[in-house]
Amino acid sequence: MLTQDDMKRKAAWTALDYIPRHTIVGVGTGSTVNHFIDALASIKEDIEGAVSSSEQSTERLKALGIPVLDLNSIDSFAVYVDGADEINPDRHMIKGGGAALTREKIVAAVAETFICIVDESKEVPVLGHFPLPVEVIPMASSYVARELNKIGGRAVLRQGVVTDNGNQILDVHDLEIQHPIQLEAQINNIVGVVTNGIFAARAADIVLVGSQQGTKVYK
Ligand SMILES: O=C(CO)[C@H](O)[C@H](O)COP(=O)(O)O
Repeated sequence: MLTQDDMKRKAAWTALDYIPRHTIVGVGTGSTVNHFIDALASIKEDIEGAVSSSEQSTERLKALGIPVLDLNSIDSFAVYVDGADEINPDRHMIKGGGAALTREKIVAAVAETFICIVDESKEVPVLGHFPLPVEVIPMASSYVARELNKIGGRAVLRQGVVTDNGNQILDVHDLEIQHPIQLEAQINNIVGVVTNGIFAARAADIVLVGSQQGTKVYK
């Protein structure tokens, strides 16, 4: 019987098969990605370096001897690898459980291919059971919370968390996200929102799911 962490590790190591050699690799954030960074270190001589989505991942990449490059110095790169809190059959995701959603969305936007690595507990038919993270400018947090409540959610400020960008996170409970692309745009349109954790306009291209039966691949 594999643990959840074993399944995360399986998905993460499978992602190595999708990394073109002699290129820059985009790296997400979280416990699944930490396994991927460990895997990436095993081929570090064969890649040019990484673009990182958080201070946490930057620290781990550097500790393992993988150079971290400035995204502004790069026009595009082949592959971005990241985890998710939920993923649906359309490969839309909720992300941001680790509060890194904004930088994750930026790095994903520059990548040609988004590879999502998850364990099987993250697969859901409809997004929204996991509270939706929304990064907000601190002075707007009460206003944004009221606006989120108007669209049917219950926004709760994540206590004691400041993002890498100096902002706050509202976690929105009780949403059943039937139309992720529309809701992503609607929430991003609220003044004071930096971005929200629905990744649907830019869905994953490849999903690697670590399961009891091995790693499942969806394209
Ligand atoms: O979006 C994220 C961080 O902002 C992570 O990808 C997400 O929270 C999944 O984390 P884990 O791999 O630890 O389950």
